[in-house]
Amino acid sequence: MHSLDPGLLVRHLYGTVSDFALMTTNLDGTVTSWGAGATSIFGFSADEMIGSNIAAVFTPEDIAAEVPQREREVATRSGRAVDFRWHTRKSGSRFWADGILTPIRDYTDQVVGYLKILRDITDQKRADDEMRRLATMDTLTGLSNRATFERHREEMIALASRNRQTLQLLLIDLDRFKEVNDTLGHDAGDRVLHEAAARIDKTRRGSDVVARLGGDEFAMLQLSPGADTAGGVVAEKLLDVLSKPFLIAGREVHISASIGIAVYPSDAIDSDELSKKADLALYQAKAEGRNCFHYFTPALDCAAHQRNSDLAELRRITREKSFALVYQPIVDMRSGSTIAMEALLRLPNSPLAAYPVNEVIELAKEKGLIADIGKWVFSESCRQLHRWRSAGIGQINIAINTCAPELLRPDYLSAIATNLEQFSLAPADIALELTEHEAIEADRSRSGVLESLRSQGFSIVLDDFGTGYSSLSYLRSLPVTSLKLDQSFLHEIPHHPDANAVTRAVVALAHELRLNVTAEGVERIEQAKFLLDVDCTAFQGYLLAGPLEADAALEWLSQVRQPAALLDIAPRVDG
Ligand SMILES: Nc1nc2c(ncn2[C@@H]2O[C@H](COP(=O)(O)OP(=O)(O)OP(=O)(O)O)[C@@H](O)[C@H]2O)c(=O)[nH]1
Repeated sequence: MHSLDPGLLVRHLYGTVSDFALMTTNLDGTVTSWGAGATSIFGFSADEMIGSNIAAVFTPEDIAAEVPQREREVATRSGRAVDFRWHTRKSGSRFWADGILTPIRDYTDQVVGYLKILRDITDQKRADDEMRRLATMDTLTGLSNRATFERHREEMIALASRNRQTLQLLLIDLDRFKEVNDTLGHDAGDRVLHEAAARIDKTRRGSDVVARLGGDEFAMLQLSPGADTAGGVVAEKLLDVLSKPFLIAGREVHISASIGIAVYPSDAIDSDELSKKADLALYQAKAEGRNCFHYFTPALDCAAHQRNSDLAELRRITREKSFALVYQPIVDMRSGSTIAMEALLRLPNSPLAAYPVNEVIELAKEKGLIADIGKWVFSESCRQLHRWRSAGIGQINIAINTCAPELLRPDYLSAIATNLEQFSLAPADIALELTEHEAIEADRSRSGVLESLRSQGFSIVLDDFGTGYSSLSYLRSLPVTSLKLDQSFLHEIPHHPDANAVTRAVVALAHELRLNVTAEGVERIEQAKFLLDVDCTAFQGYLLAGPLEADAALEWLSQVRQPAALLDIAPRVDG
């Protein structure tokens, strides 16, 4: 076998290999050889480089930091030095090099020079950088993402601790952002998030960190040498910039935000704990009506414990089905007959009974328990209607409250069909009440559940009409049969001309759209007279009867009433 002539090999490496730059220098960095690959990568010819210092291909910053010398020192000491940095070409442009410098030793083991081999990996470096950037960034808004925020939070706590500073964490959550998605679509929602992020980012000072934690929640970390209350100043500013209208596809969109603030070290000294405290403060800001900020206070910790025990109780009563229903009559004032009984949830024998039932229902929605509760309510309402029917009450329907998470349960339609069959009822016996908001959510899911219910013959009632968007286009497109005017409509009639005009217009509109209208919360004779005057003839409210226990409801249903007598007597029957 012939051995390869080393001279031939060196000539090949220097003369032919073009993807790798090969060069040698002496001890002070003067170039002693320069291969064809080096010429092709750096743009300098061998004539230009041999005898010059290798520093010519380093960046001015690296030359100032004496990188070329240090590289040689490391190579001498350790046998190799990695060259993984920007270099400059003859043209002045830069490329990212991946190379290695090794010492050349003579026969006495003395270092007499260096061999450098490197290649241009700029494209790969850019791709890696972009991947790293994307991994730390929220792609919709360009802000830092949650992982990056958590890293910064740790680092800034350490910094605050070293420098005896405070660190404010502001959690910023847009208010009712779901409605933006529901009414304008997800793309418009994305644009609002993008613009909101830009506004929040503009509010920050140089050293602050702003991140999108997910959904419509943002965070700002702010180091401050001063008082714990510095977060309030920036919170005011944030509320102000976010309350300015957003122009999305030619439409003005109005949003607001709620902000929770926790401060290191007074509220928490641990990084996760700081976020938990800010979260409690945010929850409180939402509870206080939104569009405001709240500092963490120790009292919020107690409130959080209370919420946890409330939730455990709610889970218990949901599991054990320890609910009850009461029934409030809806009366046709022209005939005096009761059109339907609305089933209303009660929580007897539970500490949760101390809260308004709507608050418990909200908690159940938030924690995903509402569909199970709704299932029980539907079945129990059907059972009760069956009992009334069996007791000889003929023409009476039952109104049952429902919501989107329940309607969207995969087994919803089959479960209610089973209930109807079990209690010998027909869809026409049941009115399903849901708020406009819930109806829109169910509609947007494209499940077709509302249409299916409607086509089977269920009545579908938009509850609390007047408190949501009260959007005319939805009123036209949703498959509803009735509206229930919210009680807030009635508060000011008949003494306030504007309230009168709006009520009159809504009733007329409902009639035009062939929808039935019920007024709920009718409490005073003059309200009743006004409503009759504008042709709203179905009433529910304390003027007639409050919610009744099943037996009292049966007694109510067994009596025959004359319309005039209903108004004259105006009995108050509390359940
Ligand atoms: N357009 C859009 N919507 C999102 C995105 N991420 C989450 N959402 C929606 O943002 C909404 C966030 O809702 P929440 O914060 O729970 O509730 P909210 O409606 O803002 O009400 P409050 O926070 O209680 O005032 C949900 O409806 C999500 O589906 C996103 O990237 N783009």
